Amino acid sequence: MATLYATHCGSHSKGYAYSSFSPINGVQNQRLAFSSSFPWRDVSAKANVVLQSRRNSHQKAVLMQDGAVATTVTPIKNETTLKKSNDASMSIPSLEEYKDFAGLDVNGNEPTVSITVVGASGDLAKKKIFPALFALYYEDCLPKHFTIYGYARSKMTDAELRNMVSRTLTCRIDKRENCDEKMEQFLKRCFYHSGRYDSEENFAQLDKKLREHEGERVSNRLFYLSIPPNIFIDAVRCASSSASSANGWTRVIVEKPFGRDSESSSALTKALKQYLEEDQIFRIDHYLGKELVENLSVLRFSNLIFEPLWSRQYIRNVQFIFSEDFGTEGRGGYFDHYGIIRDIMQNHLLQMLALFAMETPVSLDAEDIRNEKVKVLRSMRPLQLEDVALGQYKNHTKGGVTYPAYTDDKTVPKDSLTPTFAAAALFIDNARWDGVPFLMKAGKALHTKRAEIRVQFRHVPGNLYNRNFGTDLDQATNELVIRVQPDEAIYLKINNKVPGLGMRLDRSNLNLHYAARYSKEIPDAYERLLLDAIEGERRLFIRSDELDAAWALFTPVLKELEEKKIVPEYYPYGGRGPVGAHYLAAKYKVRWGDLTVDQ
Ligand SMILES: NC(=O)C1=CN([C@@H]2O[C@H](COP(=O)(O)OP(=O)(O)OC[C@H]3O[C@@H](n4cnc5c(N)ncnc54)[C@H](OP(=O)(O)O)[C@@H]3O)[C@@H](O)[C@H]2O)C=CC1
Ligand SMILES: O=C1O[C@H](COP(=O)(O)O)[C@@H](O)[C@H](O)[C@H]1O
Repeated sequence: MATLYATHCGSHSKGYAYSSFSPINGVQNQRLAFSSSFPWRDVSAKANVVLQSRRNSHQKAVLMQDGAVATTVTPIKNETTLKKSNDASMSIPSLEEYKDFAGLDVNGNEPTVSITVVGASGDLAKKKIFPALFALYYEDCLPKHFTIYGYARSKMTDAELRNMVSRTLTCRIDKRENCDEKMEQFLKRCFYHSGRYDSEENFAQLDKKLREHEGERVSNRLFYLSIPPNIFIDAVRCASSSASSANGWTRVIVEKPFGRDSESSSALTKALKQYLEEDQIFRIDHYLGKELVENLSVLRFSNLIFEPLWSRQYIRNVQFIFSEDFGTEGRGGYFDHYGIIRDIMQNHLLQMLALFAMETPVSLDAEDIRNEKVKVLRSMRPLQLEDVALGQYKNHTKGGVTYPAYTDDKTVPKDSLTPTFAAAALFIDNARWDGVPFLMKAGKALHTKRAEIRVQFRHVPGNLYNRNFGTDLDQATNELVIRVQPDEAIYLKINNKVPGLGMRLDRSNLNLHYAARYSKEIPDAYERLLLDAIEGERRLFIRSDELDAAWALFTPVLKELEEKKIVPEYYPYGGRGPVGAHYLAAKYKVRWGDLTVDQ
């Protein structure tokens, strides 16, 4: 068996070539370009090959024989089954079937992808979306034929858009080579169209421009709704009626918030489905694109040492912690309508919880994973008012600088009761997690910026070393910390003996510190998610039943909080948040793990 090296997004990956097939006639060393629906972009084929995507091990295999390119639709789970399916003489579909699979037109031409950033003049587009698209371009991850369009009401020329975008582009620290040149090439493929979000006519003008770029090729279209939620439906209606692809796929990435409770979320889904099929809707939760959140399943399901411990038998509690060291600066108008529970807990923290607590999925296929997430969410008890602690930041002066109160924001009503901090205790009523508190804590304007998952294990039974631990046995329990950001790390707190002749115990960390272990910069979450949407990979996007299950947990308490006008506890800007969070944790015999200094 020979080994074939192929490029995928600029990095070298390994494929497999089987000597049991005869060499490809006439295509020695030919570069074969795959469609955007297949993660391998460019393959130098030297023999008949079966390829397995390294990125998604369940991706379909591609087989090339006698100059024709064929594909098998047999999902490949791992190398072993790959070999087996090869041995068992794989059925080789026709070239027509391959073209269909790869999205090629009758002449075998590759499709184009047009990416329209709706709301291109806005904060998210500038801060995240254009930079992520550039990073994908730099890494050779965008399809060969692509065009990017900015769309918004603001009047701008193509040159002005390029100028605006260029100010936000940077190359990764480890990717500086030809950076300016790459930026220039990228910007040449960015264009702008000014239009209203509720104008079919304006979207039809966009369609005309897109068609000019797409030419005769199959055109796939991705719309990224980077606009406030009240105009989602108008934009989807107009995009779908006037700017959908005529011969390829049309997909829409929808940004959060997906409603503000069960009813409004269902109404949004219903309205979106008037114009789109569920498989065209990509509801984005950017936390699912974060490296360590992606790694959660790998950690759990590929290491024998963790999965057996992953239950009420060994885990005392699990904590999901989000804190920012700045307030709602500039986004107060949006935030006041939602509050921290909707902004962070119902989506980002709950998504991490679902991945953490779900049962083993049947496979890594999107639907199998999302099925498990839905199941665990539906096994959860709706959050109770007595299991919530709320806070709102007030102004604070430190070192001669005065930091504003939440209500100092001009777009926030002076008497706003919107929480900028919340702590919550949730429970999963299934056999695995019965009785284990899943605590969440999220806050703005706190003393630090971080997001992490903390798993506190039970006490060691028996008392062999108890007297060496001192009086606080909780301090001696193992804790697994998954630091999602910043400075990504996974570390396990263990007890060990202090070296020497005595018997003194110490706490140390078994530490996977990403910056020390890997020299490569970690891609931004939006890069992964945009690439997935282009490739039609839905695993990291939220399905509508998942969303329903998530809202069902929070809607009753959100209603009660608003009806009863619960006043949040005030905490100083830059502080550690309200003391109520500690009372809540203490009620379940939990101590917040982030209070200890680990690193
Ligand atoms: N910013 C962030 O960090 C994050 C944002 N999001 C979500 O992403 C989406 C976009 O966010 P963001 O970029 O901050 O939003 P912005 O408020 O910056 O709005 C984006 C663009 O939409 C247009 N717009 C704004 N308000 C209105 C309005 N009332 N009616 C019509 N058009 C309007 C403006 O463009 P023009 O006037 O040119 O038409 C604006 O540039 C939102 O759904 C947000 O919740 C999610 C996570 C983080
Ligand atoms: O969705 C949101 O996320 C950001 C935090 O994202 P991060 O990737 O910087 O951690 C938060 O500031 C914002 O309020 C919220 O809407």
